[in-house]
Amino acid sequence: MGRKFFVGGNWKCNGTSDEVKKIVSILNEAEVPSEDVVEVVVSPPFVFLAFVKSLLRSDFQVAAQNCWVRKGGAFTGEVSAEMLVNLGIPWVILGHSERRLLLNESNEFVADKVAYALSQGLKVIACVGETLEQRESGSTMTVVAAQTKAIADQVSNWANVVLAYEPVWAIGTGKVATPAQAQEVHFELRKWLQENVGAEVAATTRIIYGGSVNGANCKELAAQPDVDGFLVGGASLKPEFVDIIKSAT
Ligand SMILES: CCCS(=O)(=O)CCC(=O)O
Repeated sequence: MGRKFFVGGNWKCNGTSDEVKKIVSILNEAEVPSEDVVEVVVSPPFVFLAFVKSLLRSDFQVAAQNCWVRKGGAFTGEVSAEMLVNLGIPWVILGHSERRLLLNESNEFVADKVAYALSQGLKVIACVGETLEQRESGSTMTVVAAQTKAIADQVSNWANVVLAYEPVWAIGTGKVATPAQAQEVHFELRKWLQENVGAEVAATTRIIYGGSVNGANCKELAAQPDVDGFLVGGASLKPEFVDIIKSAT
């Protein structure tokens, strides 16, 4: 396979200055596999981006949790792709289900942001995933294929894209997809890339899993052939995030 394992930590809207200093200190002291084995990216709230970047070990990277596109005008409270580049923040998470559902970010709007962020030199963790209702109605692959197609319609170079599959029903709920459920969707997503984008992109694009990953379930999930890593929520602000990084295969 040869895809470098990827572990992202999405802190969401959490962390005080002291908690940020503590988790960064734990991460800086952690003995983890080398950068050749696992790529580690932490995503603090915007207000801590520069602070975390200034403290974090050089073999770990920082991501923003969203960005706006200058061409649409940077809205109050948002950060633009250009600002992230100026700050030296290399990664950005886009299309998170919480923004798709709560802020009505459409597939096309997310794809527009992915393409623009890439055009500005950012690397993108692009999130796709279905709700419990969509899964129970049997439309999981229809939904994630449409989300991925919208991105593929605007993106030709996937070298700086990591695709994150997030079963919405597993986010922050403590419900985690079984390894078989995760592998099934990851396999189908890679098959979709193979059939609609190309063999090289399908073989090289990391497809990571997000949804209640923790120190106890990460190993079994990581052992799945099409699970190339994780985007971790709550557990990424805890020492067990180091265990999740070590689950790199
Ligand atoms: C793919 C997004 C996953 S995430 O960043 O929302 C973390 C979810 C969780 O750990 O519950």
